[in-house]
Amino acid sequence: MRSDALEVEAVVRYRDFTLDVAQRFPPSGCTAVFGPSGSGKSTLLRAVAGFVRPQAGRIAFGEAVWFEAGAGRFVPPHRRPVGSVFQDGRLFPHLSVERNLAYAQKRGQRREQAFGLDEVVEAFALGDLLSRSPATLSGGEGRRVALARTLLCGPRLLLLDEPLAGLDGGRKAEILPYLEALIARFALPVLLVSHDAREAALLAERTAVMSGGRIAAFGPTAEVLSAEGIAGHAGSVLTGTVAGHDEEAWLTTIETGAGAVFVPLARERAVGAAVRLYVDPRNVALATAPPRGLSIRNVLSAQVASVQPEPGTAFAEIVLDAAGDPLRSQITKAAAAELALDEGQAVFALIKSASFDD
Ligand SMILES: Nc1ncnc2c1ncn2[C@@H]1O[C@H](COP(=O)(O)OP(=O)(O)OP(=O)(O)O)[C@@H](O)[C@H]1O
Repeated sequence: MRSDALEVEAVVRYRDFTLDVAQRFPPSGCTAVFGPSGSGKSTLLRAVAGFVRPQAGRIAFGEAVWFEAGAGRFVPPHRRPVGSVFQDGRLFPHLSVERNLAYAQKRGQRREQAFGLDEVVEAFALGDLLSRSPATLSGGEGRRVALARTLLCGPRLLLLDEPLAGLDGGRKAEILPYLEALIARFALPVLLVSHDAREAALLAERTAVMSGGRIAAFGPTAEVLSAEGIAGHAGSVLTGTVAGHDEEAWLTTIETGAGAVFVPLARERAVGAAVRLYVDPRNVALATAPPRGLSIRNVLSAQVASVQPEPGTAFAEIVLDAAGDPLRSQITKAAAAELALDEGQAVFALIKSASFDD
């Protein structure tokens, strides 16, 4: 399958806002576009999709130039092989799920990279929903159909603008594995707008952090989200591999470089698959000796990278090096003083398994 890099150089000026980005997005994998409300995430995606025409710059996907200000070139949205799921992605209400999909597939067949209907129906577990009308679908089911429809249109680049917005925690958890599978199985480059550090951590290998219309940071998600000052108290991302599922204990074991971590059973993640875990710093406790007699079973070996007291609070943020992944812990200043934590010191990081759940 052919995949191409996306190169975006774009200036979009509104009355009170300017988007000004210059970034190359690699040809595969998911890039999270993360940042506060109004930072320009949707504007960036809309410029890539062609819904917004920048005042200056150049947007190219592989050999194809979609926009070039100097040359007066602008390829309209329907001529760009882009699949978008925006916050308000609607299905045709008068058509059944199956006919919604068939309609998309017909459009897709005109493109070189269409996916098969059976494959997509299976990937999104839509077999039992085909005869239903969109009005009867739950929020989560509707999102799955919308994602399936987007793939059937034969995109070579996917733009997902908050695909989980408006879903409650349970429904989000239900859709996340489908999004993960979509990213892995269909091997398309994806730009995913998200407000949610956890979502970005789980889905995206790379993250672009937007601030005031610019890309303030770009790089591996684990590094970018953990970097000082960018994601505030956003948690850390641990990388690991699924080592096994224990159906009886209802746990999945993830092997990280710093030790094993047990998370609530996640059968949909294949043994051997690379995964990222999101860890809230408030759920990471520290010990200077191997802990015993504890209910917490996730004990990682790590080293103290830095100790930063938070001004005006009782807390200190300890950044650890967990076999190369930065792991943040929030403990009280009093506890940090009592443990006499120092840079380079070996410690045990205790992570509540619940921190991997919603
Ligand atoms: N058509 C428009 N005309 C004028 N201003 C606009 C237009 N579209 C967006 N803006 C402004 O541009 C800024 C960036 O908007 P954008 O939707 O890209 O932000 P965002 O990061 O996606 O925000 P959110 O997370 O809230 O969706 C905002 O201040 C918005 O009000």
